[in-house]
Amino acid sequence: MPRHHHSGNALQFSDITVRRGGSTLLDHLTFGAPVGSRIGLVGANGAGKSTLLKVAVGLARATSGTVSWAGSAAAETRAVAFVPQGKPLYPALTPAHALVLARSLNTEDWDEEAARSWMDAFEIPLSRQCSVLSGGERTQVAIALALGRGTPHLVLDEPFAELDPLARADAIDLLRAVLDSTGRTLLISSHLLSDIDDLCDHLMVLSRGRLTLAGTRDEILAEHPGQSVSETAMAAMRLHARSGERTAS
Ligand SMILES: Nc1ncnc2c1ncn2[C@@H]1O[C@H](COP(=O)(O)OP(=O)(O)OP(=O)(O)O)[C@@H](O)[C@H]1O
Repeated sequence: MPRHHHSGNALQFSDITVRRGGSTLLDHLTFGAPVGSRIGLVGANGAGKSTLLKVAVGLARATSGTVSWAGSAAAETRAVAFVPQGKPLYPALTPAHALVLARSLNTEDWDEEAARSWMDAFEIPLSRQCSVLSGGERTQVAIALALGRGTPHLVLDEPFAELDPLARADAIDLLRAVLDSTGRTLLISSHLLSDIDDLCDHLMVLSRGRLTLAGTRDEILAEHPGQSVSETAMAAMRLHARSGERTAS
């Protein structure tokens, strides 16, 4: 299962282990995919998805192992935009203020059009305080700001969790169009296997900190004849789960 791609043009996790307070959150995880891939990350609650995404963007430190984005270390690259699970926004700012602030912080490659067209598509009220926006509206602001950064890579932690079914379908279609036109790399976690199925060409399944399935969609389909990607992912999520043998060190 270990996969290594040429470091110059790949997202590469190499032997990542994360230990915190005596628990092993991620256990010797190795995975690689070419830049421009759309990688779906699934796993049960507590499997380690958010931990892996934070390590991927340099917000958390691995106990050992390395992450590289086209040859740059996660902590050093400015080439990755991240939407964390809680969609933190400054509550006193409006989306219009947030755009101004984001533009001033990302002077070099700020893409106003990308951010604005996403907000427009979902009719986000630009002059309402973020503190009173609905969960779905906050989601769209957070995604729009990440797209505005114009980075070659995008990391989204359960971005669609608060979206209604229509908004979710529209967001997936729009995100796919953005990826098609920009060739960005996408690393996305979701509890909805259908989201992953609709968007992604690579899959990673985590179960209790271990990678139990990984590869391209085509490889996974070929290796599990007669099963859908979702069925195969469910089976992989069950490996190690609730077996009482939680990895501890
Ligand atoms: N700093 C920490 N110290 C100890 N344990 C931690 C720490 N951070 C996370 N954990 C534990 O590590 C496990 C993985 O957490 P993580 O947030 O990565 O899971 P997840 O797959 O994103 O889950 P969910 O689907 O519920 O969002 C959880 O059991 C969590 O309680």
